[in-house]
Order: sequence, then structure tokens, then C-alpha cells
Amino acid sequence: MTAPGSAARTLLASLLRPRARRLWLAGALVLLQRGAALTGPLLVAYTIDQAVPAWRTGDRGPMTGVAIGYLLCGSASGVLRYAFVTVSARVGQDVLLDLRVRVFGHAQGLSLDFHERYTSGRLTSRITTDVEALRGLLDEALATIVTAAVSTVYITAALLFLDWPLGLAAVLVLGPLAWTMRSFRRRSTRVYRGRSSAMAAVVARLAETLGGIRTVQAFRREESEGAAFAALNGAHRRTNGDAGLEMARYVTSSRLVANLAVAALVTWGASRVVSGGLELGVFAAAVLYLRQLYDDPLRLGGVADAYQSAAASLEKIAALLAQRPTVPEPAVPIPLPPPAAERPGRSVTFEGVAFAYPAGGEVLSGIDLHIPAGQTVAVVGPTGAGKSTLAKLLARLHDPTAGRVLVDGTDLRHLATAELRRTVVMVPQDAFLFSGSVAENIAIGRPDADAGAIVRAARTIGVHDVIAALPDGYDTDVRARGTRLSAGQRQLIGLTRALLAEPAVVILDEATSSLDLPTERAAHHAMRTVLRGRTALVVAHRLTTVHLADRVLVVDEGRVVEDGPPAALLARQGRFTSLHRAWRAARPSADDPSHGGDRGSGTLGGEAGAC
Ligand SMILES: Nc1ncnc2c1ncn2[C@@H]1O[C@H](COP(=O)(O)OP(=O)(O)OP(=O)(O)O)[C@@H](O)[C@H]1O
Repeated sequence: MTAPGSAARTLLASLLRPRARRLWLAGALVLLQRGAALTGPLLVAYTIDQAVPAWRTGDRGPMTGVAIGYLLCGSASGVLRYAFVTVSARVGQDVLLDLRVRVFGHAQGLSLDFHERYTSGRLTSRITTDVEALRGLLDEALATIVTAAVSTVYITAALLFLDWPLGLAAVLVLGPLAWTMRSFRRRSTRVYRGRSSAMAAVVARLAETLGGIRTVQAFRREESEGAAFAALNGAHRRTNGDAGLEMARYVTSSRLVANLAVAALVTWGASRVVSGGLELGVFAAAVLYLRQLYDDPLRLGGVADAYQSAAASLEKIAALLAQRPTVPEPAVPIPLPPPAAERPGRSVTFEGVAFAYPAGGEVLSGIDLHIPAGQTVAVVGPTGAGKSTLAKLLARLHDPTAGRVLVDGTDLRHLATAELRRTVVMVPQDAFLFSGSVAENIAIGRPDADAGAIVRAARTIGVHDVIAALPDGYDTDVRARGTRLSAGQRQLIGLTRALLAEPAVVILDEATSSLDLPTERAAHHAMRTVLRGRTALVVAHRLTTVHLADRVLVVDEGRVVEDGPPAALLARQGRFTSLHRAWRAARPSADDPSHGGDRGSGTLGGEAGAC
């Protein structure tokens, strides 16, 4: 069978090495168990050639010895088999647990650009289908392979011991059998790998379609998604059929070779018995051994599937584990200087920053920016201008391709991840809620926060009443039936998280989705609360948000084209003024704090195209 590639072998070795002692024990148990199980034919030879003739002369001793020998070997074989299965199953389960935890931990540590490339469906497939494929290897295939190898050595030795010409002839037949196995291996490798990839594609599609079920239903894509899923299943069925065909070919050809060999050897042995060249008992034992000897290659064929699937899956998992974060933890972190007592927050500097996503051209270039501690900066501009990318660089979700991003003079690349996450907190457009209580969800930025601190933060943000009205208040499971929080409420929870985490630098990627006026006012108030006393970069889609800022950056095609206080920019009659006008035209009252009406929901992102 094809051995897994070197990365997969290294991975398997790293999984098995910590369990070496139990593996040695399992190996010793197999040696003993096969020894006990394969003594049977030797006892048959002894019975026919020695014990029965002795009994005929009135000596029952040898037969009694044979009976006791049978009993002991049979019992020992059973007990040893039980012990072997128990030990190897424990090793298998431990390896799988270790592997799953390792893959999950590794995937979590990989940078955002990896996750943007490698879909969650593919990751699910690695942790489920591929780890399960390894289970097939550990549960059955490995034991079968080791048992077959040990049995072949034992049986060959026993046959040579009983009658070396017969033993030699039997060994020679192993050659053609090995050849059939080799050609089966060559053909089946491709087929089994194809089947494993087809299955992975089915799982990945399933995860992705169900993950995006709202979009699927909203755009009536059920039929086309169903057709795509059926096509993938069809491909999987075809590869399954091919695998079955290969196996049938192998079983037929190797059985044919084995049966021909047994027939020839039995005829030859029988002729020697007749001519007196071979004892009857030895002949009987040889026949019993021959069957077992040629059955082992067949058993190996039976587990080839599990072996090949595991080899293919191990390779995929090894390739995933070989991915390195593109935003690595510094080898020797540099701590931030103590915060200045006189000013809240920390300063932020972009120094000659440029950035390109791995699979695309430059989306930011020539960014030179200094944000003093405590300043709130709103970033506005057309859709796709690079606003969110700028925010992601400050959160170090990516590293710039040129230049540096500094907080209080320290390059983000030199900050320990824990300190970075404590200092800079990003509130994304849509706050993701993990399964668990509302309180746990609020506390993710500060897990040691007590209930009082959580409630205080929620009150300050203005979301306490919403939470208190939930079926179990702060203990309500956010994923439980009937507790769907609205987009606006999720935003408020996201802001409460940020407030509780008390970062020196906060990044708000304002949601583009429009909210009803009361929720929008609540969100506005919450933002004002979170921004107070911190350095802030706000990707703004509404002019009400811009009103919160000390300074506005207008970004277009990856460059900062205007920079200054909102009033000064308005006076300049430039890009910001056009944006402002477009906003006022689309939403003359609702976005302006001086008005109280409730109109449509124009947002800067949407209007920015006019700019
Ligand atoms: N993960 C990614 N891989 C490749 N290109 C990306 C990725 N994310 C964004 N881009 C591209 O980078 C450019 C800037 O995107 P970015 O999200 O920063 O714009 P934005 O100004 O925040 O837009 P919006 O207001 O619509 O959110 C766009 O051309 C976008 O297509």
C-alpha cells in the first residue's frame, strides 16, 4: 500500500510517539496472541503422528498433553486478543482526541487571511471526515496489518520447521500474491484518494450551504444548491463504485492465485504422503497453515480502503498543520510603555503603510497618519476604498506589506498578542454571539469580570432593559429558541463587550445595515460612551457618527485624500462636503441630531459612490 507522504508520516509519528509504551505493549500482545493462536496446526500434526499412535498402544499421556495444550492456547489467545483490542482502542481514541484538539487549536491560531481563503466547510471536513478516516486506520487497519505481518512470519517458520520443501514452495507463492497486491495498490491509491476528496467536497458544501441558509432562502437558491449538492454526491457515488470494482478485481485475482497454489501444494503433499515421504499429521498441519497464509493478503486488501483514506486524510491534515500564521507572535515581545497619566488612550501611528491581500493588488498605499492619544477619528469614503482594511491593520488582523503601525511608538508586530488584544479592541459590524449566556457573551473581552461589572457596562450602554426583559435575563442562552436578538441589539451587546474590556484604543466598524430610529439613537449613545476617554478609529457609514469625531479621514482608492476636523473639511468644499451633501439630500432629518423626524435610512457607504 502507498505510504503516506513524509509530512503525514511525521504527523502520525508525532501522534504515536507519546504513546510508545502502550504501542510496544500492544505489539508484544500481538506476538504472544498470534503465537498462541497459530499453535493449533502444530498440535494437529502431533496428534495425528504421535498422540493417536501412542494411544493405540495404550499410552494416553500424549493425547492428554495435546488436549491441555489446546485448552491453554485457545484461552491464552482469547485473553491476549481482548487485552490487545483494549490497549490499541485506547491508543486510537487518545490519538484522535489529540489530533482534533490540535487541528482546532492550530486553525484558531492562524491569521485572518487563512480563514478568508480556507472556508469553514473545508475546516469542518478536516476535523470530522479526515479525523474519522484516521479512526478507520487505528481501529482496524493497523491491527490487521501488524497481525498479518506477524502471522506470515510465524506460519512460514512453522511450515519450514514441519517440512522445508513444502515450506519453501509455500513461500514462493507469496511472490505472485504480493504482485497482485502491488498492482491493486497502484490502482486503488488514485481511486481511494478521489473518493476521500469527493466526500470532503460533500461535507464542505453541506456546511457552507447550511451556514448561508438565510441567503439561500432569501434568493431562492434552494434548487441550484440542491443540484450542486446532488452533483457532488453523484461524484462521490461514482468514486465509491470505482473503489468497489477495484476491490472485487483484487479479491478475485488473489483468491484465484491462492486457490491454485493450495490445490497444487495439497496435491504434491498428498503424493508425498502416499509415497511415504511426508507424515500424514505434518501434511494436515501444512494444509491448515496454507489456508491462513494466503488469507492474510486478502485481509490486507480488505483494510486497504481504510489505510488509503487515512493516508490521504493525514496528508490533508498535515498540510493544514503546516500553515503558519502570517501575523506571528513576536519571538521577544516588547511591552508598551506605561500609559501617560495626563491623557487617556494611546497614540496610533501609521508609517508609510501599504497593504495588499494575498490574492490581489494593493488596496492601501502611502498611509502616513498620526492619531494622538484620546482622539476620535472617523474614516469615510466610497465602498471598497479600504476603510475596513485600515481598521484591520490597526487591530493587527493583517500585517502591512510595507511600513509599520505603531501604538505609543511600539510596532504592533513587537507586541505580545495578549497585550495587543487588551490594548486594541475592534467592534466588528455584526457582533458574533457565541452559544452561551448573554453575560458570558458580554464578558468575552474580560472573562474575569463579575456580574456587577457586566450589568454596569450594560446599563451604561443602555441595553440593560433589553437584556432584563429576556426570559432568563443575563443568563439567557443567546442561541436558545425564541431568543433571537435583533441586529441593533447585537450591536449594543458588541459595544458593551468593548466597554467592559476597557481598551486604550477602540476600533468601531459601524454596521452599514440601517436601524430604526430609536435603536439608532441607542447605538449612537452607546458609541459615544465607548469612545469617551479612548483613542478611536471609527469606520463611519452615517453622518451622525461623524459628529462624534474630532477628525475625519476621507479614504479613496486606498489613499487618505482629506484629513481634518469635520468643520474644516466642510469649509474646504471637497470630497467630504460632497458626501455631506449627499447624506443630507438622502436623509434630511433622521441623521442630523438637530432634527427629530424618522425618514429613510441613507448611509455614507451607500451614498459615497456619489463622491
Ligand atoms: N479578504 C480579502 N481578500 C481580497 N481582497 C479583499 C479582501 N477584503 C477586502 N478586499 C478588497 O480590498 C478593497 C478594500 O476593501 P475594504 O473592505 O477595506 O473597503 P471598505 O472601504 O471598508 O468598503 P465598505 O465600505 O464597502 O465596507 C476592496 O477592493 C475589496 O474588494
